[in-house]
Amino acid sequence: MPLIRVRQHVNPLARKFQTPIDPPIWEQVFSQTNQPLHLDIGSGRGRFLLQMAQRELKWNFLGLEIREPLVTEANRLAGQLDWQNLHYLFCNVNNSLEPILSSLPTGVLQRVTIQFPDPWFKSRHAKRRVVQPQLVSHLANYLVVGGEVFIQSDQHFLATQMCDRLQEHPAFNGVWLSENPLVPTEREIATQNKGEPIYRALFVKR
Ligand SMILES: C[S@@+](CC[C@H](N)C(=O)[O-])C[C@H]1O[C@@H](n2cnc3c(N)ncnc32)[C@H](O)[C@@H]1O
Repeated sequence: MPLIRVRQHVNPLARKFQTPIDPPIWEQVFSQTNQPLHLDIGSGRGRFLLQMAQRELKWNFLGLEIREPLVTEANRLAGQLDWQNLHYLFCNVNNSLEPILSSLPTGVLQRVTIQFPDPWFKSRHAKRRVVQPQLVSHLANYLVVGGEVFIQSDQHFLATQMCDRLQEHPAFNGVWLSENPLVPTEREIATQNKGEPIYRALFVKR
């Protein structure tokens, strides 16, 4: 199937991305709204969650992605599945995460993945990076005790910065991992094929 072409990067601070979304009616999205929820932040084309959703039918999977054409296409593919445990939302995580999490049934958020987020190399663009203290604080507020945050990057400085943001929050305790305990993402496969290193860590909510 041909991949749709979209802009590589969008600036999450652009004016058009500043309005938080209205969360959906979850009963119209998932058939079992009280199942544990896995949230994938920056879900890209969504193939990672597509595989996860087929493996773990007793979980719900929600991808958040700022590039709308990718979300439309990912939801089209998810709609072809029989089980209704997978959905993607077009949003800017940096302003829509809290309204989304606060609208979910209490206690469902059990796993979060943030994989290969855009690095925004220049320090004057650091505010465009997705893992900011406020995002960590929202995750700490809504994850269940024992809930997990798995992060990966091909950029050592970014992986370290994400770990620092999580570790400095009293709710999180993390360890570096050498292997991915889940399934590989598209970016991960591309990085592995180039023989480049990947930095991974797992944080657990206390
Ligand atoms: C490099 S891609 C990685 C995609 C996927 N996680 C993977 O590993 O293959 C990073 C994704 O995060 C999305 N993204 C960046 N900033 C975002 C934001 N503020 N809100 C939602 N998505 C964002 C980008 O559009 C992009 O699709």
